[in-house]
Amino acid sequence: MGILLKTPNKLHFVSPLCGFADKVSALSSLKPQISQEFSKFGCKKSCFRGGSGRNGWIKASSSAILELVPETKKENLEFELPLYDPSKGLVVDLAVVGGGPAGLAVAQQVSEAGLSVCSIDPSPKLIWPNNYGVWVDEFEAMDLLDCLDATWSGAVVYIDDQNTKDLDRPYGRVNRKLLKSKMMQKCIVNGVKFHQAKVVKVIHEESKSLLICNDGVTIQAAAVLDATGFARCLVQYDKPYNPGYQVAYGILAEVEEHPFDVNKMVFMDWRDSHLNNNLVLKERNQRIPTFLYAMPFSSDRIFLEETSLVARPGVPMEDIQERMVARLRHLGIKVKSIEEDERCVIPMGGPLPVIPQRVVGIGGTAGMVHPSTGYMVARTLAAAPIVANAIVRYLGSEKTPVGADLCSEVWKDLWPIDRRRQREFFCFGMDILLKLDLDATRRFFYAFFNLEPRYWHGFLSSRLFLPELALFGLSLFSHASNTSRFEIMTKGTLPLVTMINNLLQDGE
Ligand SMILES: CC(C)=CCC/C(C)=C/C=C/C(C)=C/C=C/C(C)=C/C=C/C=C(C)/C=C/C=C(C)/C=C/C=C(\C)CCC=C(C)C
Repeated sequence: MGILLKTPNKLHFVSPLCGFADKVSALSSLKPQISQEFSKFGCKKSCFRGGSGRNGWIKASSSAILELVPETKKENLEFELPLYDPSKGLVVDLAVVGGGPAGLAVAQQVSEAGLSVCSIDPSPKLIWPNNYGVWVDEFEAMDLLDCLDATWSGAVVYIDDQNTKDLDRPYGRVNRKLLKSKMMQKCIVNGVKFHQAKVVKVIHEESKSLLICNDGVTIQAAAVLDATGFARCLVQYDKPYNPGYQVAYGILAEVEEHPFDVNKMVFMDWRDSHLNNNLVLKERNQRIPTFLYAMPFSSDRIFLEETSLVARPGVPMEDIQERMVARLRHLGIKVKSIEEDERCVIPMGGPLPVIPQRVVGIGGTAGMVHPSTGYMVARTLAAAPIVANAIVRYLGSEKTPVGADLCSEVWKDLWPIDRRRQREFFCFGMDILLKLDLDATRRFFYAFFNLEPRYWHGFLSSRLFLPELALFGLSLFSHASNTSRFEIMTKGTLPLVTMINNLLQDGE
């Protein structure tokens, strides 16, 4: 008997903040390789049209019965948007390409300082598609607590059937509708103009850039910000792109019941007893493990996401779904209906873009996905004021640098040496994770979550810089079992040498 997954064929190639499917399709003419990336995960091209509504039946596995029936939702915000008027031929101070949280946050903050901003996006009113989770303290620090629609006082990690770790750190789900509404409202009040289109080309002149849109309109701007997420529309890279991939399939479901405590979110469930009756799947999971990430909203409403933390190449989506179905069945979770489903592919690590360059980037396009975790929401929102302040400072100063000089200054503020070194360490971590099988992964996270909270909190929230990261590394090493130490040493030696080389090469 087969599993029939009735899905809206949504595949979100996510840079967790703003790598929306629409952005990807919008820019696929510039980046044909993106389409190829999708096929690597067993998805047809149509998968990434962002919930375009082709409600097809996909045969996903041959061993269980589960009918997941998500409704296709494409919800728009009810806003009257002030539109950019091309007939005036104005040169705006900043053009922001991409209307995800990163792009909107910068548009909002630059316009607050009185500069003129145009936000360009093919679907500016569309509510962002993914379920974003964050540590509550991260959102509290940015005064965004009101943009969480559910919170849990703590989280739990299931290492295996015998060992669990309670994490005493509140976690929350982002209310993406509210966050977007809030940002849009502020943008509108500050005078941001919107243009609904895709940017197909950018031409740089000495003091301004021309953005050519697919509707024939050209927008002129003193500075350009690429916030298109994974699509990496305008930002240039000069090194081979070979990231790891986080791949996840998630459903927001109404269920008969589930076994989880509604006061805790499930950060990682590495148990694999659900695969005992399927040795092929069990062996695949032993080599490249996946875990369950779950947000229980109530006793009968839950978000469940089967996730491959990082793999190269990425785990095929169908494989992830098959593992999820087996897990739900084993846990006795009977799905009554599905509100939403999401398919995420997040590139992690890989080289930074060319720094500096004429277009400024933020979010996925600027290498801001945490290479060891795949998280980016909080980090990018925290980086938005840095980018915005730099743009305002340089555009507003008397001796305003033009064009390339301006962008070079902004890039310097975005990726200062301590952030570049921090990222090198995170990539080193990712390189180790890529080599761990299920047992080694369990040993690794057993040690990781036994660290002092300041270490694991700081690592996950990008708050530790190189000297602290060295202490973090040593502490992890000392908390690890002998087997895990041996694994870190054998699998980490080459990545460690690569990291040291890169650190030495990257001067100020
Ligand atoms: C976007 C969307 C919507 C979705 C997505 C999907 C999902 C759900 C996801 C999730 C995810 C998660 C949960 C994640 C998590 C992660 C984690 C926890 C991670 C962690 C990691 C860690 C690491 C990497 C660590 C590292 C460490 C190291 C490297 C160390 C080393 C040491 C040594 C070698 C010794 C010596 C020393 C020195 C170097 C100084």
